[in-house]
Amino acid sequence: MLFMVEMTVNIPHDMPAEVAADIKAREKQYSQDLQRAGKWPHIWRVVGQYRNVSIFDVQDNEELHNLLSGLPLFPYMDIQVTALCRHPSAI
Ligand SMILES: O=C(O)CC1=CCC(=O)O1
Repeated sequence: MLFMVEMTVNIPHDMPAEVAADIKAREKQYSQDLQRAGKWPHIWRVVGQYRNVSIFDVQDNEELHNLLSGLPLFPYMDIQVTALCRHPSAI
């Protein structure tokens, strides 16, 4: 199942820089592991915002929920999920 996931990151301004850097490094590793596994085939930065648009390819809603809730930045994100299916005009 394909999902479009929009993640907006809101790191608290009073978070120490080294704590934020550690979370971001773990987020990058987590994301790249899922990209290599084919679960997260697209991640795009939304220009001018601390926000991404991603495509996830997972078995079901539960797998997506588990992957998203495991993101190191999850406590600092607003996440919107949109289920996708193939467009009839797609070639
Ligand atoms: O920077 C972001 O958009 C948040 C994020 C998700 C995966 C990653 O590496 O960073």
